[in-house]
Amino acid sequence: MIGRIPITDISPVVDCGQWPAKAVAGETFEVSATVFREGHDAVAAGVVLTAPDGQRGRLRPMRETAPGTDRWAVEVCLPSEGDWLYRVEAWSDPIASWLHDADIKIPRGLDTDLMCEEGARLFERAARAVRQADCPAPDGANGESACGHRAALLGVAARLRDEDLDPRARLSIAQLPETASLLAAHPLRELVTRSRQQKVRVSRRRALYGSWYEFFPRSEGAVVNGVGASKSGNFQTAAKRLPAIAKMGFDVVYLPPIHPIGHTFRKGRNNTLNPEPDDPGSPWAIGSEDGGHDAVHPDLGTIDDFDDFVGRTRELGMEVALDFALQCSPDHPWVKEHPEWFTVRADGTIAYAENPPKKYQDIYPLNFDKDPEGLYAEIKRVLRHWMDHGVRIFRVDNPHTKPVAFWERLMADIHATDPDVLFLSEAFTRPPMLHALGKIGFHQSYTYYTWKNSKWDVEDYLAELSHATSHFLRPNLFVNTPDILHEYLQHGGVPAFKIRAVLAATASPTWGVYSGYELAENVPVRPGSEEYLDSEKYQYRPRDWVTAEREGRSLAPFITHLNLFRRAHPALQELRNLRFHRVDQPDIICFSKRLPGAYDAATRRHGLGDVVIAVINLDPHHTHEATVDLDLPALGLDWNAEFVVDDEFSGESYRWRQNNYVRLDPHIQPAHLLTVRASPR
Ligand SMILES: O=P(O)(O)O[C@H]1O[C@H](CO)[C@@H](O[C@H]2O[C@H](CO)[C@@H](O)[C@H](O)[C@H]2O)[C@H](O)[C@H]1O
Repeated sequence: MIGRIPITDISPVVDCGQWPAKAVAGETFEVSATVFREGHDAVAAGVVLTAPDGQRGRLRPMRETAPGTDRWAVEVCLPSEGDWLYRVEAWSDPIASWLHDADIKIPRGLDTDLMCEEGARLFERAARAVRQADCPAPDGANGESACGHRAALLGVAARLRDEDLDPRARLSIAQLPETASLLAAHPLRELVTRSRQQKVRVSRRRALYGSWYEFFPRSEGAVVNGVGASKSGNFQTAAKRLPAIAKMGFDVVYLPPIHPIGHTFRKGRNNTLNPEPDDPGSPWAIGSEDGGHDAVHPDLGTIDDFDDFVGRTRELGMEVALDFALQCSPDHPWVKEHPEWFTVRADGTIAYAENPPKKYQDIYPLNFDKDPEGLYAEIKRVLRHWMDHGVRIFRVDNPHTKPVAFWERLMADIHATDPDVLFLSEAFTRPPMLHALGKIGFHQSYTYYTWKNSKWDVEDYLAELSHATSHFLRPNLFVNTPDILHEYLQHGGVPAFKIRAVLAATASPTWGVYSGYELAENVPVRPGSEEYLDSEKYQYRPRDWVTAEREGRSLAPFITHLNLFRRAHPALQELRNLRFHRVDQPDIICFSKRLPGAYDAATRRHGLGDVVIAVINLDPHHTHEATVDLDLPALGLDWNAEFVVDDEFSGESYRWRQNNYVRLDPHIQPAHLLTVRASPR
């Protein structure tokens, strides 16, 4: 049944509360609801949070987002991990109703004394209802005493009754901003109505913020001497690359599968079906006589070598993310030991896996319905095996080709004991599946970002990711992957690589790079394809990072700059604060991110805080000029403000206002990355 004061359209809520909304510790997000009532009396609303330990917080007043919309909202920040609850409370607000009437009647001399007496009685009731628990100041610090607040409200009542004063003067004290603040903290509430509790799952910060680097350990230190003479790199040689990855400012090192690779139907170079004897095969073709999903490929070393690699990564301040690809080469031990886990056709064969139009001739898909309990137990065992070896992030390959209910159960089981373990969904499929996987528990998701390149596409899509779907889907914006070399990168040269990197790294709190991006590798296997020529998926690709950097051919310094800038600017570590600004040319895009400073009770405003403005020329070939029209209040500034911005790339400073001229040559500097100075020099 609807309550006495209707509360509808609460947000964030995922599918009517079937799954928790998402947040990370310390992240600020908005709780909102539609609140209204019959007739003309005023209503108000607030939010009550309950911590994972059951402790209920004080009522946080909501404000009407725009007069007459009936939409109420408040920003909240949940400080610790765990499952939090919130509910919206709405009530009839007799003082607001009285203020409305009094403001009309008293100036006209209508019912003056009666109105003042009624007001005084309401303020006396409000004073009686004051509780110490509701006294903290809005920023949570140095709350005043309940006695002080009571006295202030009684003072309003006394002034309303002071017949020596002009009636307008009696009323004016009730209209002061200070009185409004007091009432916001101690509302006089009638017909209080409470919504259902809604859940927010608060994860560790890495679920929201981080820079990912993907690389194939077998390529680092590999020797390639031609047919029959190649030699794999291993965890020891790959570990030598880790300091350079850390230096570039990455937080997560993602490894494609590290398990033994099958021989049957092994793929050769460039996805051919007739491999040479020394072709190492695709790492996703998991399983051979050397073991399956819980084994390490002997070429890479032993489990101890893996442990050392994980330890070294951690020493450098990064985490390992491991690929979790539930499929088997025909040589995987499960094929013999558990034939019931595969779908056998009428002729006794097992059909290979596909993700149309892609064909994976070297792997068998698992059938999750023939022995669901047996398969589930084994998969959970494998996952826990890697967790025991220090892996706390999994990049799940093709989750959309397995039952959603399977993932929901698995992640709930893992979450119950190890809530710090994070899962990234690699579901390049239609939106309903992509979204469902986010809702049921995946902490992060690959997105369609690589295919969004025009200004309108980028604006639409990034707005969707940072607002419409942000309470259930956290994007990880990879700029390339071993499967995706978009034609924008193929044809745009180094400027294209810079543009896509700066866009991903500043618009999204999590972004990722697949190695080779630093060298602007851009040759497709054939025109029209998004696959790399000589793809590392099928062969070793050792790279000479040092020479490239020495010769100025590497984007590593640029990427380092971006990642360190992200670390220095907390505004860039948030998702929901992305705001686009109008630009009068179709090739230049502008957006900002702001993390407001502390609340100042005197000015009743938040400090400017951390503000970053990105202006990017999306055309990698030509210089463009434009006027950027800033929504200054979104930056925490007044419409007529003049202020100084410092450009992270050029080191130059500019004096900006609402409208600003920009000119960006992609070959020199495709973007301005601007920070707003709190007080102009
Ligand atoms: O299907 P997606 O485009 O999401 O790609 C992911 O999964 C693929 C299958 O695991 C994987 O494909 C690679 O491994 C296959 C199995 O060895 C091989 O047949 C494919 O040719 C190879 O691309 C892909 O890399 C992964 O991102």
